[in-house]
Amino acid sequence: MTEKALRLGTRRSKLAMAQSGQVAEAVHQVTGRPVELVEITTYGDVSRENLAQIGGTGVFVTALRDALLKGEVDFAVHSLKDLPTAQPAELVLAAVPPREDPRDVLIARDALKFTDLPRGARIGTGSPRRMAQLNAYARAHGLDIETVAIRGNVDTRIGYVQDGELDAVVLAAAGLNRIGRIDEVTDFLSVDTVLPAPGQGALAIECAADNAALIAALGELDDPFTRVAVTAERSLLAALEAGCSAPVGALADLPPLSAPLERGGSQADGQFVKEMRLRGVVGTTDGTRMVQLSTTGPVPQTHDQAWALGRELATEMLAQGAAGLMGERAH
Ligand SMILES: NCc1[nH]cc(CCC(=O)O)c1CC(=O)O
Repeated sequence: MTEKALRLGTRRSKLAMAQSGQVAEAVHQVTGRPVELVEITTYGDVSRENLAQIGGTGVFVTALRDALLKGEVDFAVHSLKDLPTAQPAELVLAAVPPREDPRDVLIARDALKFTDLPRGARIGTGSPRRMAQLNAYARAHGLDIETVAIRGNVDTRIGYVQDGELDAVVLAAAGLNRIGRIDEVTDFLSVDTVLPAPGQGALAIECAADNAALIAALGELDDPFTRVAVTAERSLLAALEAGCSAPVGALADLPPLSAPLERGGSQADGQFVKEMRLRGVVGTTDGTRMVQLSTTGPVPQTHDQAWALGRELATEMLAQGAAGLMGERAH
């Protein structure tokens, strides 16, 4: 007897296919059911227009969500950082699997590290968040770099370095890991230098809110710590009223080991973690102005607690003028 396959809606890009394939295998493991990939082409995949003009990376998500709502597919996998902070009532994030490396990385010519780039080096990124923090670090440390706006898929971006057009590009470690190109990284950027995008490195598995059996099955893949962490990060983004192309970084993780251990708190293995640190940054893309704050407290136990944590930090950031730094559009 053959069991009916679960249909996984996915974009056709190499990154989307890689992460959907990995989730398909994991879902097959926990459900015992075959999983079939259903390719969905989005406007964002075919258009050469500036992503900001067609509504940011949310366009990729919309087509997948439409397919879910129409019942054409049973579930979808998103890069959490590309997911708008508003959750449609008919859909639910059934699982947020354990987060991979959240860091941004540099792929530079001649195996160069960020701080070894020569004067006038041109660094490509389409992200105002990366531009803001790279330029702020450069200003503070006497580096002379120029950030250059680029777009395109991961292979295209790396191509700019290979063909000599740029000295370096900045990408997410998680994406490179998933497509098998992590070996080309020349420098892993500390999150103290470049705070990642809210949700970076995490995936979201989404399905219809009324499919209780599927929600329960997919829930096996959920990692509660990752879920509260990304919830706090996305709450910060939402409370700043910023979109996925705004110059906003956020990361919730374990506090530095020494502090909580002295107070008898966290264990690094995640089993007895009691505290979480949430960091947020907003800056102008030229790196001249920044608001960067953090808060450390008990690990939120519910969605609402995680959401409240992000909102509290956003309120403090807004009090320090964060809103005035977000006026620029992605370009
Ligand atoms: N903006 C595109 C995007 N969306 C998700 C990833 C991969 C990393 C992740 O899952 O967080 C990437 C590529 C990148 O930023 O380098």
